[in-house]
Order: sequence, then structure tokens, then C-alpha cells
Amino acid sequence: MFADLVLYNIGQLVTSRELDKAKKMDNIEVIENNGYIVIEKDKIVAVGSGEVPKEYLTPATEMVDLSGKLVTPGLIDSHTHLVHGGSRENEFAMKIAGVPYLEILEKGGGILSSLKSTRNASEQELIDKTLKSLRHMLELGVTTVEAKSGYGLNLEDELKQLEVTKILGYLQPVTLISTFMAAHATPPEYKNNKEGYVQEVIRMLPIVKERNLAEFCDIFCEDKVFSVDESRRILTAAKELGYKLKIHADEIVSLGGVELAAEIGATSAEHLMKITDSGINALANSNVIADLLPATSFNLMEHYAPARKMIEAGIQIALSTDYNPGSCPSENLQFVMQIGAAHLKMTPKEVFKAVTINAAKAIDKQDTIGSIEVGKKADITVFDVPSMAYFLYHFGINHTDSVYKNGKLVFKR
Ligand SMILES: O=C(O)CC1=NCN=C1
Ligand SMILES: [Zn+2]
Repeated sequence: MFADLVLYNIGQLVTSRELDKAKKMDNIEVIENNGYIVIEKDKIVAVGSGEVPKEYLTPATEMVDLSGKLVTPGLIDSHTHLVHGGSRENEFAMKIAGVPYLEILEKGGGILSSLKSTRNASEQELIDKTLKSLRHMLELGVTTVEAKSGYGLNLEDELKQLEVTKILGYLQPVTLISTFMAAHATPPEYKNNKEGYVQEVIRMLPIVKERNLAEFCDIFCEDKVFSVDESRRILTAAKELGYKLKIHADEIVSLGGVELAAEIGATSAEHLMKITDSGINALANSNVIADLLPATSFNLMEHYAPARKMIEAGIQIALSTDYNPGSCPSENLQFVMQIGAAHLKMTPKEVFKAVTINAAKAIDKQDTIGSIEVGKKADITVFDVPSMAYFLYHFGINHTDSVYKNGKLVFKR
């Protein structure tokens, strides 16, 4: 085995390798100094500290001295509404004036505003717009992104969003994991026929699946959006077709979506700002990943999910942006991490675990990415800071120095 690339003289090397199988948030390996990573083609072949083992080295090996910088697995943004047309800055003033998110939606704004601009956008317009967001995400150290549909809300436009996501995966280096989310809101044409739309979503499921356009199915289980029963019907139909499941739960009102996630075996339950003790108990006794979105709390000026309580209960937490044109119009996962530290009271190891191996679990990719371990993909991010603590303390700028995807340098500041 000969190395194509060696990264050495690393400051803190956050491998995110889990030191045990306990459902804890601080049990990841951190090599404190002088770390190295040996890469052959697209895979990691050795990780350690001190002298790089000579048996891997050849005259052709590229040796990169990282001069004490922080190194982590490529960051994973496990919850985004990436592909969408238009923007909703016109609603920002309403939000600041205290108009509730669900009231804006009920008045035909919110998701339904993004619906109009997404339906009116061509595939090329969506591709061009989303390439810019993906460039921001890459430069912020992100190498894998989950991307939900849900602004088409009819078969033609849902397929358009999902096709755009697929095409984007070939046009730039960030890996895209696709989620079908036609159950995001009820479109105007079904305004007085909610049941008809639930049946239409169920009719779309096999079509999307046979085109291999989505790995996950997600639903907005929320007051005045989709009830727990409607969510159960759609997710059960999706599960029978082979979809893995996600659920937006307890964002604004706690309906019992979290308990449904545990009952139905969802991969993840997301938002959880209003999670109850019963929901915490249900998740603690399941393998469901709790994907928290603190930048959405920040932007909606809502309170934050009770992360500390969830961590004490043994729940596995991921953190992601929820990037979307309404409740969180920001691609900045680094800022999410800094909010996670300051407002969710998460420790550095907990925060970095939440955007690496736990985010990989939230998209069921923990066997190939999410940690710097032998045999895993060489998705690696270098930050121009000495430690996790400094990264979280110095907020609001981009700390990325360089990003490697499948062992290749894809960004250098
Ligand atoms: O408002 C949006 O566009 C995205 C969103 N879906 C559920 N919560 C937020
Ligand atoms: Zn969302």
C-alpha cells in the first residue's frame, strides 16, 4: 500500500472515531498533536501521531505539512432544503414584527411563496442558483449535504427539484443525499382537499422511487400542516417502498411526531424545538438521530431545542443548517456549530461529533464517511485554527483552510 497523499504535523486531529458503542456525545477520538493521515486514492489507509510510517511513502507521495492546524472529517450538513427558487426577504420584516411562521404560511406565504418561485424556475435556473450555495458550503468545509424536495408539491415540479439535485451531484464535488418531501405543505390546488393531497403524495412515492431520485422520505408533521396520522400513513407507504424515513417534528407545536419517529423506525427526527419529556423518552429508547437546527431557532427568534436534556437522556444529536429560503436562509454550518456551543450548551467534542459521525448516521452513511478512520473515504477539512475550542469561540468568519474530497484537494483558501 503506497500513499498518494500524507497530511502531517496536524494540531488537533478530530478523527470522530467513536471510542465505544455507548450512546454518548463526547466519546470521539481526538489526537491532540502531531497527527498524520495517510491517503491512497480516495481512501484513508493510516491515521496516527508522530513519525509517518515509512512503509507508506514513495518519492511520488505528496507530503502536506499542516503546521498545527485543526483537522476534522469533511463536515456533513444532514438537513437542508437546498434546491429552491426565489427568496423570502419580504417576510423578514413580518417575522421581526412577530408574525408567527405558521400565520405567514396560512396566508399563502412561507413555503407556498417558495412553491411559486420554484414552479416558475427552469431546471437550469435552479442549477445555476444552487451551484452558488454548494460553493459556499464547500468553502465552509462541508463535503456531504442532504437535500430535500418540497417546493414543487406536484409530480412534475417535485421531479424537477429531484432531477436538479441528481445533476448537481455530477457538476461539483459535494456529495448530495436526496430526500423526497412533497409532504412539506398542501399546495393551493388542494387547499380544500387535504385528503386528496395526502393521496397524491402517496401516489408520487413509487414514481420517485423507480427513478431512483430519493433515498429518504420526509414530512412536515406540524400544526395545520400534516397531522401525526397523515404523517404515519405517508411514512408507512414510503417505508414499504424502501425509503428511509425522516420527520420534521415538534418545530412550532408538539403533536407527537417525535414519538412517531421512534414508533416507525425513522433514521432521524428533526427540529425538536418543542420536544416533550415523552418525546425525549421515546427517542432515548430508539436509534433515531435527533437532528437539531439551532440557526432556525436563531432566525425565527424562537427558543432552542433542549439539547443538554436530550444528551443526558442518551439521545444521539446531529446539528445541521436547515438551509432554506424562509426559516433559515444561511448555508453556514460553522455558524450553526458556534450557536450549538453557545445556545445549546454543547461541548466542543459534542458539537464536532454532531456534524461528523452523527450527521453521517442521520443520512445512514456512517459506514463510509463521518470519521477519519482506516477504510473510510478521505473527505477531510483543514481549519486555520489550533483547536475545536478556538473554532467555536471565534465566530462569524470562515475558518476553512482547505478541503479534500475523496483524497483530492477541492478547495484551498
Ligand atoms: O419554510 C421553509 O421553506 C422550510 C421549512 N419547512 C419546515 N420548516 C421550515
Ligand atoms: Zn427543514
